[in-house]
Amino acid sequence: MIQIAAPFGVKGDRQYVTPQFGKSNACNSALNANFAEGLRWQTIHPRPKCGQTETRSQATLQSVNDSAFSQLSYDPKNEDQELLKHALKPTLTVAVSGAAGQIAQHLLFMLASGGCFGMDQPIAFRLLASRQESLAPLEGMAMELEDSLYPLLRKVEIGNEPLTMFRDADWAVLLGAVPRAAGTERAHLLDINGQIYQEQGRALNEVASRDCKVLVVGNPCNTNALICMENAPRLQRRNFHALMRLDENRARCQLAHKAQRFYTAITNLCVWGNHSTTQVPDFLNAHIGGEPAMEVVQDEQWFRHDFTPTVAGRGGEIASRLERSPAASTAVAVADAVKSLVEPTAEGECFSSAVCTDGNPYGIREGLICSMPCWSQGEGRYHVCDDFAIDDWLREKILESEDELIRERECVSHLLPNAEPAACRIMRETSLPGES
Ligand SMILES: NC(=O)c1ccc[n+]([C@@H]2O[C@H](COP(=O)([O-])OP(=O)(O)OC[C@H]3O[C@@H](n4cnc5c(N)ncnc54)[C@H](O)[C@@H]3O)[C@@H](O)[C@H]2O)c1
Repeated sequence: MIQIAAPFGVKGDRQYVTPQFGKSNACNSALNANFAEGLRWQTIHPRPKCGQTETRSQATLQSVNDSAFSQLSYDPKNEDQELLKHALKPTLTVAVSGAAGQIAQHLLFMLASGGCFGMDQPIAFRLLASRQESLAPLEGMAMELEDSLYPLLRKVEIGNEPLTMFRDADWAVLLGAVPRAAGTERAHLLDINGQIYQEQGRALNEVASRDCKVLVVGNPCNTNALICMENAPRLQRRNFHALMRLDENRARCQLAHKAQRFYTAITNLCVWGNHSTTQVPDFLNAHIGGEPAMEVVQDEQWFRHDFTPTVAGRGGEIASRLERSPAASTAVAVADAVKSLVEPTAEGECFSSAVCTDGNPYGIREGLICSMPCWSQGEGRYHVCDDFAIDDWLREKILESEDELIRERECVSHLLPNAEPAACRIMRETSLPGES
């Protein structure tokens, strides 16, 4: 694990090496010499024998005191007074996997700015890469974060061992996934990425905070979140989410265009189901300027035939122009999803999140991760809205997406606890265009 220091360090409850203030031994002295030369981050051995030569690829495991080598004039001994002065909350540990990827390049800066967790919420990042990839890009990310001088960012640790990086995590934002190569079938992707989420679920189960909130973005995100949840029985099932906010944001945008209104006029818009082409943007319950959307936009043909493919195809439209996937708007959607959980939901509003269907009020099969309309009390405590009207059209569409989720669950049953042989009945390609 490699670590950089942020200006305001907070002591954790684990044993830290403290380059300037800590116990001195031969290894620490070597570290101190580097910090004295002005290095801001340092590669740390996994408990090396002193004198052993270190290589970057071996770097893992060890923490150092985050406050010890700040270049700014902050005295870490004043931490408690500083917390009191700004009425700051205790530092939140946020683990992010796939942190060297395209989405992370935007997301980390949004999370660090305070715009998602709140301006009174210091955070410490744990950035996780895959074991196959070099840690150099994560070092670069850490250095860019450091240069951004975010006052709420207290610490950045990087590494490629989930068991280390998820320790005591309060949030896990899981972007890490193997990209979908041209021609990869969804069933194959479910297996490849499912294995990643099986391992990461087990690691979260072992070391994360019991109340850890987990937001899965890596595709196929609903079933990855399901695998992760089922492999983490110590954590609360209701704390697992798969990202549907990008679909919701796109649906809001298209509805605003159609109605010739600003997007803030659109409320109560949920996208149900799976993050795939079977998703169901719900125009029945949506409002525009407080009125039912179908009364404001009197174009049933557009709602029933054009709305869903336009929303589901949006990523492909963008990607064909950018020649890469639309990572920035995805990062915004992840930030929006976090914020929607952290802050109380306004009266008359909802947000879409794919959550565990256990006990849901719409008769959707239990034991799936399916998008439904939610509202939050704040601090991650959310409820599924129970007052959405469902007509025959909407029910049929939700059933279609639910059926796909059931098939996906069957397809990854070998990755769930009490593993059973997988029986894959996925007949068609429903992955969204434009997503890696
Ligand atoms: N749910 C959504 O709305 C949505 C939208 C867009 C993209 N996505 C998905 O999000 C994922 C990330 O997208 P991206 O554009 O950042 O992709 P990317 O390929 O740029 O980045 C993914 C990163 O994850 C890393 N990774 C692979 N295995 C890992 C592991 N076991 N642990 C940690 N990291 C690992 C890869 O090395 C890579 O750096 C993709 O699966 C993509 O399809 C989801």
